[in-house]
Amino acid sequence: METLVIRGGRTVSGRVRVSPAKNAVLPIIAASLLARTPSRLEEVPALADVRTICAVIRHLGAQVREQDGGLVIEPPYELNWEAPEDLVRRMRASFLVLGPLLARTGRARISVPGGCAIGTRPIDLHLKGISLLGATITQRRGYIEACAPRLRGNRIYLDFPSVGATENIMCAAALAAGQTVIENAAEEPEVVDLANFLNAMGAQIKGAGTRVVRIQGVGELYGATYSVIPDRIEAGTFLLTAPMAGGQVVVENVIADHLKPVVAKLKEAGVSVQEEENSIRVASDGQYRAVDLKTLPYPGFPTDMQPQFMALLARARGTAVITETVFENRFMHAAELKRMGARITVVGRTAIVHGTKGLTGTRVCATDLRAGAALALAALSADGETLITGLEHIDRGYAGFVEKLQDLGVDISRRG
Ligand SMILES: CC(=O)N[C@H]1[C@@H](OP(=O)(O)OP(=O)(O)OC[C@H]2O[C@@H](n3ccc(=O)[nH]c3=O)[C@H](O)[C@@H]2O)O[C@H](CO)[C@@H](O)[C@@H]1O
Ligand SMILES: C=C(OP(=O)(O)O)C(=O)O
Repeated sequence: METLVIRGGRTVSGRVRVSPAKNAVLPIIAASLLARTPSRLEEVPALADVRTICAVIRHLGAQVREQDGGLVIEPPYELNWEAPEDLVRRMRASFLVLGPLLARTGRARISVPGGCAIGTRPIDLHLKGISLLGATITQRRGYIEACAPRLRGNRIYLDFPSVGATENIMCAAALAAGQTVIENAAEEPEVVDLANFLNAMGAQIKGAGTRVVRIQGVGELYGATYSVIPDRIEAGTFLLTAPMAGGQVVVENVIADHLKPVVAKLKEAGVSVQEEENSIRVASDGQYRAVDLKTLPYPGFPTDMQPQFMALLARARGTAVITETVFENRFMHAAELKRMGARITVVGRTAIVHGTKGLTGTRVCATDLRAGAALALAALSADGETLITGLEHIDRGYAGFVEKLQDLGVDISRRG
């Protein structure tokens, strides 16, 4: 079994460059199917999830080739309209081909994406939006079948500002007849990046990044050349290395605006954080105080940073209360952190974290992507060696994780 081995106790120093955002590049690759002409993404992170979405669109008939660190995607004139179960179950973001497929071919058959460690993750809001655009939806033997000879714009109110539902609806509406208005839309930067890519393809989308997104459908979209935004969650993860291990780190290729809630919490904890041009400098002697936090849709504190902050708070001065409001089961990492000596009590959607200085290395398992990042961060400050399994989760979302940490001076290697 492949294992990440981290020997704690070293301080960190140096610079680390953040890769393009996983959660932006995945919907953008799916959206490239909306055109009949090729798109080019300037830089694409080397992630398992990117390989999976590429396998999905290849299955649908697209040609995908790597070029100078980026990707060229050539959608076929006629798309297949069926996305296979093995790929969709591997990664929830595969479901984002629903909107593009339906808009291009008038039909789609996609496996229901699996639930995962962090919650049941239903798709009702995706389906509600797509059916309001005129699609007939049936669910049979684990597959969603959608059919709409011509999509028509409509007003769609989302009960919750779901990132994926907003993205799927935006893609479907881009080629629908007339105007679509999504109310209570997700405001995440990755939604804005997708809208910018779609607009570069010829779409007419306004308001992305606010709660109301207006999409005026157009007759055709054309491939575009695009540069994806940097990954704010990867950036946030590396910002935490300095307080965890002690030291000074410059995280490069960041959009500081996207990291406001994370930076605000670090400052509140007493960590020194300075924004520079396209980078953020963080310095710490490893001493900081506990802060409470509550995850919320953007611009609130990101759920994808909650596990890493739990690791941070496990060794803070004082007691912190973490409230997870986005996913109903996103505290799996607490049990693993406790194996390292963390003092955490979970009650429903709340975790109470009593800071301790005495984290110790042991054998732990990454139950999901950010749980893996949290355990690696905890290992930086732990006494002795930490052995982390479940690396397939980390590989989904961190490009060059081991090499980047090694460059900061962390004693880390991958074995087995
Ligand atoms: C590939 C990608 O971009 N993944 C991100 C995306 O996931 P994803 O797009 O799946 O997250 P959503 O914003 O849709 O989910 C938020 C909440 O809404 C619920 N929900 C969602 C859809 C639906 O049809 N019905 C429903 O009830 C979910 O179960 C969850 O409790 O946003 C999440 C919230 O910021 C992030 O943690 C993920 O990293
Ligand atoms: C939950 C995440 O991703 P996904 O939605 O792809 O599972 C994440 O990036 O932390």
